[in-house]
Amino acid sequence: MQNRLTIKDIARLSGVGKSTVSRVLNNESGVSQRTRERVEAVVNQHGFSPSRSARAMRGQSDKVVAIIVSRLDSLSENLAVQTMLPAFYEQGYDPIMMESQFSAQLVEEHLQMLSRRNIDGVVLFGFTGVTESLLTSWQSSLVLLARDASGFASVCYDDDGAIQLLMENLYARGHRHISFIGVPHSDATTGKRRHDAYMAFCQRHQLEPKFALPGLAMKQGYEHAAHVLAPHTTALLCATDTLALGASKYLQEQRIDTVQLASVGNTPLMKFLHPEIVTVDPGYAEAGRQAAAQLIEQVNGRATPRQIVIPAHLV
Ligand SMILES: O=P(O)(O)OC[C@H]1O[C@H](O[C@H]2O[C@H](CO)[C@@H](O)[C@H](O)[C@H]2O)[C@H](O)[C@@H](O)[C@@H]1O
Repeated sequence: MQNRLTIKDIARLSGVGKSTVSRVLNNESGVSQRTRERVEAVVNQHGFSPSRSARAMRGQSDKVVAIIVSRLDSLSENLAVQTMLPAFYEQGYDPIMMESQFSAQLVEEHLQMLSRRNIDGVVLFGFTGVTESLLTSWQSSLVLLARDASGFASVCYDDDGAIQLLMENLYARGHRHISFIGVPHSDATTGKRRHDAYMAFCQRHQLEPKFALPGLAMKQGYEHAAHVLAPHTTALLCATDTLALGASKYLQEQRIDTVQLASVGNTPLMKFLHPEIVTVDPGYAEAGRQAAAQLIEQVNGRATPRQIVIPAHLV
């Protein structure tokens, strides 16, 4: 029975218009509880698979995946999405984009909606708060990006290796007073892992650490640069390019040109504005390619979930 009914049939059987059915299926407002329940009862009774049939009616692809980014304005996530999209298109998948804003509740709502729409698979940019229990029913059709979770496929960055490469490079250039701007430890990867790697290097080489962990925003890099710079500081390592962009504005305003800037990112904006920066590429583009390939293999039953770590490299 599934997929033989159309939205028009559901509308007729429920005694409502097509647009009302569409609103119910998309979980939009403007429909009374009673009507919603009536339409849902008909949908359930006939095992109606809304998205697929709606797409088929429009003559579009029947293969759909979702990409849930944490922030639509993230430079790093966009670099991963840029390689993901062509990989999906090439295999006939229509990707839809959603945003979580680092909210576990929004992820849950998005996943519920995607489940109702019978989507093929999901790439989810993970973060602290996205737990295995939230993802239970998605084990075979989800790839986590930037975070791992037991039993799930994931593509992660080598946060520790990235910082180590930068510290080794700065140290080899003779820097012995290296400050750090990062992200709070509540963020397990960009925050804790990168900061821990900085601290471990300082300890191994008997360097005095000087750091601030304000957050991910550019403004925070700008505002905290002053707190971590001492008269003898010769290098400033930032956990992300975005923080480094903020810090560089501060250095420029203060006319400080004796501090070598370094950061994790290698984003085109950073390289254009500051070609002199020492940078590590965590492999955003490669992560996007691998996440898409893994998801396509998984949903077609040709691969089981596996955990991939992209090596970082100095640019
Ligand atoms: O400033 P951005 O270009 O957005 O880069 C900052 C970091 O973004 C990513 O980490 C953050 O989002 C992850 C989900 O994509 C999440 O798991 C992590 O906890 C967040 O810190 C990216 O993974 C990092 O490499 C970027 O440095």
